[in-house]
Amino acid sequence: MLTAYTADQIRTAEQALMARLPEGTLMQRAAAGLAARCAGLLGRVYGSRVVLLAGSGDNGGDALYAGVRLARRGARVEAVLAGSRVHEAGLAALKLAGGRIAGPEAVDRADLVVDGLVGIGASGALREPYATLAGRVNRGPGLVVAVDVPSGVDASTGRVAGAAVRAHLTVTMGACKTGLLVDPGAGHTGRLELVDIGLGAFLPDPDVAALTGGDVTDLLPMPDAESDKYRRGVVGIAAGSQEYTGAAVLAVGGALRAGAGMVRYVGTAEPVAQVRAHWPEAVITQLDRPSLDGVGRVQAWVLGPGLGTGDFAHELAGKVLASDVPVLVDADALTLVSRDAALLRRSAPVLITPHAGELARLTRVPRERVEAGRLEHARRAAAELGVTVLLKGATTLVAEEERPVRVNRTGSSWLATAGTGDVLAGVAGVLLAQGLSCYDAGSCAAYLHGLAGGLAADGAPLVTADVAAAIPAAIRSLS
Ligand SMILES: NC(=O)C1=CN([C@@H]2O[C@H](COP(=O)(O)OP(=O)(O)OC[C@H]3O[C@@H](n4cnc5c(N)ncnc54)[C@H](O)[C@@H]3O)[C@@H](O)[C@H]2O)[C@@H](O)CC1
Ligand SMILES: [K+]
Repeated sequence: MLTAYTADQIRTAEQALMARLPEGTLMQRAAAGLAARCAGLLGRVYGSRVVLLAGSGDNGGDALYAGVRLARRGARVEAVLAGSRVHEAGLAALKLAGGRIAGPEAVDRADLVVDGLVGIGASGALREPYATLAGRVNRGPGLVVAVDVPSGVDASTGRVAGAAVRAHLTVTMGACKTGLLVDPGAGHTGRLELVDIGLGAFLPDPDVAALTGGDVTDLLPMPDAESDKYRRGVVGIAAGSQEYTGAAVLAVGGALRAGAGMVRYVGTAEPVAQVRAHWPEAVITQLDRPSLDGVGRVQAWVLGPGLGTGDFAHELAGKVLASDVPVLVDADALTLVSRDAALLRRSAPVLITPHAGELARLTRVPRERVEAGRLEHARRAAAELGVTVLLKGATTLVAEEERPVRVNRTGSSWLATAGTGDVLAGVAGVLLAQGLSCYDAGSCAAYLHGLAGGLAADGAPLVTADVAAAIPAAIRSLS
């Protein structure tokens, strides 16, 4: 599990650790780790041009001391002093090691830029001249290494309120920061490396966490000699309509590929014909009225992909949500519950799987505000609606009250294509039917779906059916 923390949590832990150590120890540990990562990125340190952007706080101090180590190994190190103050001891050490002070134009000729403008001490959008410098770095030719956090990214939330450095590599000190895992901050972070400065024992419960492949392996229910189709999970899927048949095919496909013991599909004539043609394995009930009579037992429902939003869909959604098993509410069903909040009043668990626009509609907040503050809005929706929220995006979030938000780090930008959400719903639905909580089912499904997307795309466009087809390969690759 990769765990991450807010700036306040990190600061408290650092103070506790710092009180036990001689002054300056932590900064030297940070600088040593940072310099080693910079050297690794450069390949050849001797003769390389390294530009340090030094802000007025300790983030600048880290950069200056890393510069000292690189200068000692023969790099030509220049420091751009961006703040009204500078870490004096760090600057003196740099000068002693042969480093020089330079103007902002040094950025334009750098092999490597070390962004030490601001770290966890930042507040609000970058002020000048930092904002202009950040833009210059992003346009410049050099590799960019962010110290602790890319400057301009809020370490605690991932918000980006103005200009922000886009790093190739972020070297973060002591523990990962929430803002490095959550968009839009995550998109500025590049590769992420952690320098151990001895903070571990002082850290509280994490703010957010990302599953690793090992975590997913531990959580996924695997079949054994005792397994039969009921133990492997029977998932009901209420999806598709005369207009949208593909969503039903994809959701059923996602569920079958994720290892459902049985998929019971319910829908009207058109989608039924399509599902039957694609998936002879599915057990199908054709509906001519919105009723679940005679459908048989399921352990969880997936409700909504392509379902439509008319009276028939509304009534069917009411029947599904009146059941006593977990329900995953997706797509058109999110529109239905945003119109009729009473649908969500039930005692069995609910996992909703909106993208930012759907969450905006559900919580009556402008979409731009959800996009800018994904973590906050996912958390708030979970608390206000009393459900588990899987907020889709480049980094998908799974929020549930009183738990660290799970951030998904697998995926591929090729996954941003129509229908991939239907597959995700099918996968998560099976995991719910197999007995995982909404929190675990949502985060494991997001992980597998992202992994499958990466395998299916392999650097080129994909069609959604490929993602479902790659789910078994994704599960196989975990072990
Ligand atoms: N405290 C510790 O024990 C350690 C701290 N370390 C480093 O120290 C950093 C934190 O240092 P500081 O607390 O000094 O804070 P920072 O260096 O992150 O930033 C504070 C400075 O930035 C200015 N500033 C804040 N917001 C700004 C904005 N929006 N635009 C422009 N300037 C702004 C402030 O006026 C202040 O001078 C960490 O991110 C990490 O890099 C590491 O050396 C590890 C140990
Ligand atoms: K920084």
